[in-house]
This record gives sequence, C-alpha cells and structure tokens, in this order.
Amino acid sequence: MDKEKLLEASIAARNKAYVPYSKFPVGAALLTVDGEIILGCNIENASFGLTNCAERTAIFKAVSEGKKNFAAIAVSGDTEGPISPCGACRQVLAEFCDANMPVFLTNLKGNVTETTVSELLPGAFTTEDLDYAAKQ
Ligand SMILES: O=c1ccn([C@H]2C[C@H](O)[C@@H](CO)O2)c(=O)[nH]1
Ligand SMILES: [Zn+2]
Repeated sequence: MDKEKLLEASIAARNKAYVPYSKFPVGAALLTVDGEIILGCNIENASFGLTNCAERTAIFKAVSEGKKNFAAIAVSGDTEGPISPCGACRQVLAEFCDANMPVFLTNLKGNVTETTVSELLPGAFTTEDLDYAAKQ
C-alpha cells in the first residue's frame, strides 16, 4: 500500500472542504481493498451540529457506491500534531473497517501517526453487541 500517496490524497481532499464557519478544512482519503481511493472533506452547515467530518464523508460516499471493504484511511488537517478524529468518526470507522485497519493521521508539517481503528476506539459498540441481545 502506498502510504505517501494516500496521505497526499488526503491533503488534496482538503481543497474541497466546505468550512465557512470553522475555516478548518480537513481531508480524508479512504483506500478500498480494490485499490481505489475515495476522497472526503468536511461539510459544515449554518446549523453547526449538522456538520459532516471528512472521514465520515469518505466512508458514506464509498458505502453509497456499494464499496464496503477498506484497506486504510488517511486524514489531514492543519493541526500542531497529527489530526485527531472525533468520536463520531471513530464509531463510524469501527462499523465499516477491520479493528486492525491502518489509520494514518497527519498535519501540514508532515507529522504522521500510524494507528488502527481499534486503537482509536477501544471497546467500540458493534453489531455483535446487537446480535447478542437478539439471541436472548
Ligand atoms: O478529524 C476531524 C476533525 C475535525 N473535522 C472537522 C469538523 C468541523 O468541520 C471542523 C472543526 O471541528 O473540522 C473533521 O472533519 N475531521
Ligand atoms: Zn469526525
């Protein structure tokens, strides 16, 4: 997997961000198991709570096109250290990605952290929890 290419794609994805309120563009680049890169950016709203983060935009775009098997994601923002995905995005990543899927977090200075979905959200609530209740 070309980690540098994915990181660069996430930085390019920031250019499409719709961020009139925060002025804080974030980009995501989601790699499918077939080698396709799906981009996402944050999309804000005058009703602030309706904002969709870059990571969820990328995942929802992919899933809406029938692509649900992912190999990695890169996320970038202009932060002091590597960007930190919000809790909502961590939960959505846990829904669609393997626990050990690589997550590359970066900033514009080239600081990179490589982590995984389960490191970002240990003990995530998952579909297995629902299956357990359904069997009782
Ligand atoms: O990992 C992150 C962190 C923040 N944001 C967005 C949400 C909002 O538009 C702006 C400021 O929080 O950054 C993302 O898209 N992804
Ligand atoms: Zn988020």
